[in-house]
Amino acid sequence: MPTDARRRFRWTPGLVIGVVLFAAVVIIAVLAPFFLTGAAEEMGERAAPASAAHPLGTDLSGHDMLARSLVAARLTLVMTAAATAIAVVLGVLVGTSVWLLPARGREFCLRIIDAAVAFPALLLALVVAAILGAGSLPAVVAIGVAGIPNFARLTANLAAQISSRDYLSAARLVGVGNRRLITDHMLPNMAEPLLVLTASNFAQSLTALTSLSFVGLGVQSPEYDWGKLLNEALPSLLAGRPVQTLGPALLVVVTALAAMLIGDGLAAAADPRGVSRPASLRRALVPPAPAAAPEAIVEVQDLHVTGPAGPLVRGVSFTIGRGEILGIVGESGSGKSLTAMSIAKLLPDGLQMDAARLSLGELDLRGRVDDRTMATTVSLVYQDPTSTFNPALRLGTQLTEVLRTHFGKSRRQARAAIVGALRTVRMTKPEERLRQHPYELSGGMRQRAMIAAALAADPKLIIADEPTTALDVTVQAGILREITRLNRELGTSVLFISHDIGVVRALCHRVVVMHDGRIVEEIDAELLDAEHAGHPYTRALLAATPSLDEKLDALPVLEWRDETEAVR
Ligand SMILES: Nc1ncnc2c1ncn2[C@@H]1O[C@H](COP(=O)(O)OP(=O)(O)OP(=O)(O)O)[C@@H](O)[C@H]1O
Repeated sequence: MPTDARRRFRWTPGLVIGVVLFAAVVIIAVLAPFFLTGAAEEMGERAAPASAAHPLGTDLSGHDMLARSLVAARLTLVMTAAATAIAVVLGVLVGTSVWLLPARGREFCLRIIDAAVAFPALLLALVVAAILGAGSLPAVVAIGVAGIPNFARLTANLAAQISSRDYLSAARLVGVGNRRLITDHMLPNMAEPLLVLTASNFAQSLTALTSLSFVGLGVQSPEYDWGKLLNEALPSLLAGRPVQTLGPALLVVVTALAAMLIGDGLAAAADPRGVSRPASLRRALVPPAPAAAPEAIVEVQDLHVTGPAGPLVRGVSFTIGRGEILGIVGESGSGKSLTAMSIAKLLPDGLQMDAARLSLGELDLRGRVDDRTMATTVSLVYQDPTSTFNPALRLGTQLTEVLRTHFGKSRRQARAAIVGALRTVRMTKPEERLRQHPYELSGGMRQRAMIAAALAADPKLIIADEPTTALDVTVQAGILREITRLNRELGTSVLFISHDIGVVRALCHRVVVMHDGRIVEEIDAELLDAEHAGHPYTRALLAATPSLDEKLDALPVLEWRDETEAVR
């Protein structure tokens, strides 16, 4: 169900405690080496018990354990942060690179990553440390490398999820390159889960580094971290003087706990509060458009789309005339979107397309068409105004993408053009909108923004896939009227997909009816009624559509209502 994700950051008690504890440890790490190094290096009575002068006693060499524990915070945290950074950076790089591979290579790499995740991290670290030798740098590298598979798997999984979102398809259609797809569109939307994993990886790296130093494979004398201090305090512990171990042990526990609390808190903090939109009243308020132009701009002949489980679109043929609005109706799963996505060259991975002819103007869509040509020829308006836009980017950045990428416009020129397009779709305060994030706009406004972006490229064809399904009836009417106006004034051809036979009848010139991957009927929109429909499936669809007998033209024309639509 489409939702408006309005994000609130919630400071849970756990998160507050985690941040406070972590901040305290960081302050210790920063300040202690300045003020306590002298005390930590000074040698007094060996293995002394707790006293006023040495609250945690002294080690076997006579060093004050409290001072040493506090001074060791810096090296421990720096090493842990470095190991975590290695895991995050390389893990994200591996994960995104895997996503860029062709389907088979991706599957293969994902299996390897899965196997690496299943391998115990500390064991992996021990193997790496044994190869690289003992020392702080090898320990950091070992623990960092051991953390890579987790980040790689999360990134690859998130990339796969995000890549199926409409805004990624839209960005691909406008020809945004892989590097920018990843940096601008994917990573910002992965930030939250990656942060959560980073926090828990920090805790794991801390305990793993401590373990390596404890067993003598990590930090070597004269340096010391908490693991090394625990190692040195072991004889005291075995001799029944546990107080010497208290400092490093408590600091490891507190720091790991703080990191885990921060991780948990971050996971709970961003609360995407879904604001459901009422289901649309499926009824068009748009007067019928003028007669179709005869010359075909889109020709589809014997189009087949096949998935892993078998055929999904089975021999579909139709044309779209220049300046024509062609509707495709049919129940869910009948192949409407796959047919449209074949024309946009945006079929999902794993599906094969084959056609005797698939052309858009001069372009043969069965072969390679360069991104720029596609971006300037076809625009898409999607169903779900929530997933149409990348939630992490301001509208201005997204709406100007195609103009900057393919029309060579400067940022300023692109913004001016988009402001014009937003005015065309009657968006109030267009300059202000460009500075807003998608969640600050209502569904109707987002949908109009999407249409504005479609317009700005002045395409030959607009593919509108259920563009109004998620909107309430007044907004729906406005959007439909906008599409009609564009079609009339600019002669833009439109492929309009809908479940809603009533909307299609009111908006389109001609309609194809799809069922189970096939076209069962092609009919003039004005003849789309029980009396004229030839196919029993069309008649069944008509019978299932309420309010067809209403005179659509007679319904009141509702004005745009930007102010009331705006999300407050
Ligand atoms: N990536 C995919 N892999 C495998 N099968 C798919 C894929 N995408 C769609 N399908 C299947 O292809 C068939 C047609 O899907 P399509 O999205 O074109 O239907 P639709 O008529 O547009 O439906 P809706 O109105 O619900 O969007 C469905 O059975 C669907 O499950």
